[in-house]
Amino acid sequence: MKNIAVKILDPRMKDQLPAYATPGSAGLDLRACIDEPITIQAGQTVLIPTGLAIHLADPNYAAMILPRSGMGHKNGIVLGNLVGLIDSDYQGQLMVSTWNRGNKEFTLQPMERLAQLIIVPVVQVGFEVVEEFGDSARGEGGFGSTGKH
Ligand SMILES: O=c1ccn([C@H]2C[C@H](O)[C@@H](COP(=O)(O)OP(=O)(O)OP(=O)(O)O)O2)c(=O)[nH]1
Ligand SMILES: [Mg+2]
Repeated sequence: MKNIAVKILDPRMKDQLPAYATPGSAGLDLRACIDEPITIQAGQTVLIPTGLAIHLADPNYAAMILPRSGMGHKNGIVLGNLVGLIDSDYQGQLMVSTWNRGNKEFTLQPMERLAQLIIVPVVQVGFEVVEEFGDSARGEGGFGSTGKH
């Protein structure tokens, strides 16, 4: 397991750092570090602090904030940016853009598990400009181009 640097910005997070729920888990749950319940109206988006900052430091990694399936499916609580991408050099607080895409209000409780963080490998690339690509099986076909005769 790789260690990454974390700053605890909200003392309530001291005893509940994100942890993998099972040995096979990919996601680390992020909590809503708010002082009192916040009611999010249907269609509204609010920026919720997590009380944590991470510094991945290595450009071969990124973190992504994803919805929790239960929150999304049952309560309509997903992300205003759909996916949050955390750069390896970002040192600020992890923030969750919280969108109530449902049709009824939802009340978020302090320290409720709101979203999840995954750490992913990244390949940084440079561009080599060409006039032609080498042959490939797909060529320029896309958007439902396969399986047709
Ligand atoms: O859900 C998110 C998404 C981003 N960030 C932070 C970490 C990320 O490294 C930084 C910038 O994010 P991004 O590049 O997606 O936003 P931008 O709109 O392009 O802003 P910037 O000009 O700062 O890059 O904001 C979060 O805390 N939560
Ligand atoms: Mg950016």
